[in-house]
Amino acid sequence: NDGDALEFIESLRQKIRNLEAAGKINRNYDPYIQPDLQDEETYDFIIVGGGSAGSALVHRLSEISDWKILLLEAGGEPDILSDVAYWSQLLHLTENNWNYFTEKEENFGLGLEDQKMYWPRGKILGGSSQLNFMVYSRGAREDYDRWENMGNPGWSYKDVLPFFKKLETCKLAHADWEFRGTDGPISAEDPYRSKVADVFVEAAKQAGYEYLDYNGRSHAGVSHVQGTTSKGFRCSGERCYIRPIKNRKNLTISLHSSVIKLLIKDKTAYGVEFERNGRIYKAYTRKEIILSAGVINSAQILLLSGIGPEKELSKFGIETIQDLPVGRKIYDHPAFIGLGFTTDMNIVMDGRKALEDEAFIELYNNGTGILTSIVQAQSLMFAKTAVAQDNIPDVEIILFSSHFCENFEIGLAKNVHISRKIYEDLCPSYEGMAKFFLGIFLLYPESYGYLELASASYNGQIFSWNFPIISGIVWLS
Ligand SMILES: Cc1cc2nc3c(=O)[nH]c(=O)nc-3n(C[C@H](O)[C@H](O)[C@H](O)COP(=O)(O)OP(=O)(O)OC[C@H]3O[C@@H](n4cnc5c(N)ncnc54)[C@H](O)[C@@H]3O)c2cc1C
Repeated sequence: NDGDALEFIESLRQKIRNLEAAGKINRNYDPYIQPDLQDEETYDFIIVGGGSAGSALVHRLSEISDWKILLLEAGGEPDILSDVAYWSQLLHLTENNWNYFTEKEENFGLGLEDQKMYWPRGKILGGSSQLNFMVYSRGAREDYDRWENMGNPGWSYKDVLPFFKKLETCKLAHADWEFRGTDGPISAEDPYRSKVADVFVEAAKQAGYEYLDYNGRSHAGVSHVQGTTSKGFRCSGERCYIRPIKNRKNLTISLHSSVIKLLIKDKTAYGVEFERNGRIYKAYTRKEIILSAGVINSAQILLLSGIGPEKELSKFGIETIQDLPVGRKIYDHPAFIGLGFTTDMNIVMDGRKALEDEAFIELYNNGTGILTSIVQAQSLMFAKTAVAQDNIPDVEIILFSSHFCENFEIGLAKNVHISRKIYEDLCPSYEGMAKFFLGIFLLYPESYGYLELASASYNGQIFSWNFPIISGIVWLS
């Protein structure tokens, strides 16, 4: 049950604490000291949400020492497990997750608990980069060029490439160096792999796919997975962008600070209202407010601020400032994870090793070993199906050295909310066997959904942030 999962997570945290107390590892972790906030302070930039986007903005904007920056993050500081790539996925099961679900629909999610699709989002400094799969993957060249052709100058691949290079330190054994960077804050590394990774690559090569750096000249081919890790640790936005600069004098990082709405006058946002430790504050800006609260919560904040479909806002008595289709079209990449294999060869990862003290000592002292594995993702290919358009790969196939038919409470099944019934019907005879699976991700889904407010708890009252405010994500098949 969930209690057992939390106990297991706590035992891993305790293991790290014990190893540190025994002097076997050194975490070098310096906690975030919370600032004494004044109400009605003015800043140059207010950044709402310290996830992937917010972390990069905090780092880069605070390089200008004359600019005073405020970061407001609803979650808290990193969990002791956040940095450990192999185990950090377990943060899904803790309070560091917003825990969203889509609405129940008739025709999909049939194998999921309550037929609802699960949308984990990080509620922690670093946001979803603290609980994602860490597959280091840029968008496709063709996508950026298409964006530019749709009337967005500055978004072609040629235009965005210098920024991809600037953000990264590429440490891969095999890289297309003309397209890679060497001294940025985020690093791309080869994570720990087992032999099945090479079996997959070899099979794809035999089927005619080129072995390449999928973040290089072209992504159409096969490759080993590139991990967003730094010296073997999860390279979250928090660890790689914020932690090294968190003591800059012009930067205020306020955690457990939930933005309620934007303050708007004459159609210009001049500040935000937020809640911290039960107290409501206002903060004002001289330059800009940057809404980087993630795909769901940024929409929520706009809606609560009166920016959204008038019909929806009026239902909740929210005055419309700008009638815009906020939340009306939301895409994600559906994945099929049902293609599993068992093997009697010694080629898959042995998860038991990830529990041993030696694995933690190797990670903290050398940055190597099984704990650098990024959720056991090992190899991948970008391929074209028979219906691919414009000759561009339309599926990504990732080989994972794991399977959902293992450890219901803490494993992949829980990560995607497979129903207990399906698990019990399908899995018992496979438990304990050596397994791997291919996840097939649709890159250009035609399906999309929308999200709507479920409540109008916006008017300065303190409301619970523990339950999803937005519940109406409806997927159209
Ligand atoms: C399970 C999973 C696996 C993934 N795997 C990969 C992968 O392998 N590779 C990859 O490239 N991408 C992956 N992604 C996607 C990637 O992690 C996200 O696209 C990215 O992190 C989104 O960044 P963001 O800044 O938009 O939002 P987030 O990183 O979610 O940041 C939003 C932040 O805003 C905060 N916030 C929200 N509301 C408020 C509020 N009202 N006030 C203050 N703060 C607020 C949140 O707590 C959070 O910290 C994955 C995502 C998930 C969920």
